[in-house]
Amino acid sequence: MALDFLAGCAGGVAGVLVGHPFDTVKVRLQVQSVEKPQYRGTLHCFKSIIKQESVLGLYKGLGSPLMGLTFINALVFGVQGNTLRALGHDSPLNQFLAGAAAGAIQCVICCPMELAKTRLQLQDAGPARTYKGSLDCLVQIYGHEGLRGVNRGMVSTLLRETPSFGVYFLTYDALTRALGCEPGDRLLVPKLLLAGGTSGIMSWLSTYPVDVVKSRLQADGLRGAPRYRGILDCVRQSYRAEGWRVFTRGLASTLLRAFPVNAATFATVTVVLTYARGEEAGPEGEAVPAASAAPAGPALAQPSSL
Ligand SMILES: NC(=[NH2+])NCCC[C@H](N)C(=O)O
Repeated sequence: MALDFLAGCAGGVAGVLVGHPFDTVKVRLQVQSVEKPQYRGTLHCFKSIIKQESVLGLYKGLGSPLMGLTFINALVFGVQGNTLRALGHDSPLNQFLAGAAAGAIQCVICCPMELAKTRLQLQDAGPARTYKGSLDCLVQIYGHEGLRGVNRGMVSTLLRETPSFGVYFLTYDALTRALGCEPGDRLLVPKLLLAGGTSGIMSWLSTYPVDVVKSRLQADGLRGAPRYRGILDCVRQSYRAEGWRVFTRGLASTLLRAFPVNAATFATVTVVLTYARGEEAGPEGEAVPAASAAPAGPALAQPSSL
């Protein structure tokens, strides 16, 4: 578990630094006004933020995911690995279930973290801004709305994360098996990057409409009176105002982000675990160098079971 934690931390930091700008663009597109849209699309949003707020504008709200994802990834890879071992054997169904369990549990951190991140990404810059930072945002929300306010969007976060993390780990397991990822393979890292990036894309595609609803619920009330009475009301109002396409808003930048972020995360976790463990216990328990150890087939496929 400890090694999973550390590898998860390293993977999380790598992923956030690579992907936060794409996430900022996603949130801006998801919640911008349909009557007076500020951005024409993904590229225009990127360019506008850089022009009006500099590159640092793309990293608004970085603190929250950087701190949060350190624990989230540790929790995800730790829970997934231990759940998979507790389930007894490695099968596609158990891969999905272990991933789903990890996705559900990490919502405890993910939901408040994304609430702060979303609000910071959307607030106006300058002295008029409402929040000084992620922690200040959560403290203010707690002061005004209590614990319920800090956990705003929890149900939609659970509906997004539980199945998507199941897909995340199932896809990674299937792809690393299909690509024949093994210690000592000279194409190991490119294969891990491909498997990790594809897993990220498949996981976001699996529940993306729920993410649009979650972003809208977490942003609700930031600029004026709250509009939504809950998930179904948000779905109903959004569909009525913009049709089904509203549930694909920001998808391009999400997928642009998902590949590099999760390629970096999974490859970092797998490489850290593979080489940090170094030796595989031999039949009598004596240590043998990892390079010569016969990997247990798909053993490498699972960062958690390395
Ligand atoms: N909502 C999801 N797709 N979750 C699975 C992928 C999560 C991953 N940490 C990312 O930020 O891309």
